[in-house]
Amino acid sequence: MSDSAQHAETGATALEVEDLRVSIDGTEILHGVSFSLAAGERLGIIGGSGSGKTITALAIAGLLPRGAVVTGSVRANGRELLGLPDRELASIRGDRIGMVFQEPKTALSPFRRLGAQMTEALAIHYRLGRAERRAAALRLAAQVGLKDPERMVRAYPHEVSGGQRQRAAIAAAISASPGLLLADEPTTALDVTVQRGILELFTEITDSESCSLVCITHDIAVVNQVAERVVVFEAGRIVEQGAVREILERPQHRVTQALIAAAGSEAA
Ligand SMILES: Nc1ncnc2c1ncn2[C@@H]1O[C@H](COP(=O)(O)OP(=O)(O)OP(=O)(O)O)[C@@H](O)[C@H]1O
Repeated sequence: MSDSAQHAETGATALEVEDLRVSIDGTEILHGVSFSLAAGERLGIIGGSGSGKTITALAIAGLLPRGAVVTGSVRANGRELLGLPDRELASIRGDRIGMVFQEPKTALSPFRRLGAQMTEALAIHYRLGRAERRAAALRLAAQVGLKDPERMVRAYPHEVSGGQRQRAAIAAAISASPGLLLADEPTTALDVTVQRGILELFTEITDSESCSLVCITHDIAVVNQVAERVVVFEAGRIVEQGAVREILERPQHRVTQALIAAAGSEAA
């Protein structure tokens, strides 16, 4: 039996990050970050540029650059992920953690049809035949709200819009029914109306697929739309965390206050 089969899990993932420290080339970048996420919860991670949001996501996913030194603990449903062998981590990533990034152009290969890319993880995991894979691609395309799924699964990334590419990238991320979806600035490259649709899709997916969500953003409006709880980063530390509504109403830290003020002035 393979490692992934032995550890086969379904349902939403609970995540506990404790005293996470990351150093790269001898410089400490994360200085002891702790937060947790209940199974099925939607968490926003917010902070300015360079505050350590992406490094945190990469540490959770086991994708830090070689040479990075990580200490602390990252537990998914109670299981320690830090220090797992690469092969085991890769299988957890393929299976239990779905990832969505800012620019789907870089996440998707320009040379392969969207349907093939949406079903990559699924096909590897379940050894799907051609017809099954096509059926899965059509189902996923419909699930992520891609209109005209028949056309979409046959299209190449450059033949569709930015919002449609992001929907295809989300389809790829959820294809193997992950327990945790990690999204890093998933709507930053999109205009506001398209952004709203994508954020609604994240909410739908976490509700219907029984999946937890960590959404990284610099935009408090995104947090407000998608998350139930938020952690605020500054210079590799968490400076504030709590329920989104409370933090929006009574931000304690100046960084949070500044992020809220920035969103207000953008909207004005
Ligand atoms: N591969 C790397 N090697 C060395 N330092 C890095 C590397 N990646 C990130 N850093 C540094 O780590 C710090 C945190 O970076 P990180 O990408 O996590 O920030 P961020 O909060 O996601 O910012 P942004 O919103 O701009 O993406 C920054 O000071 C950055 O320069």
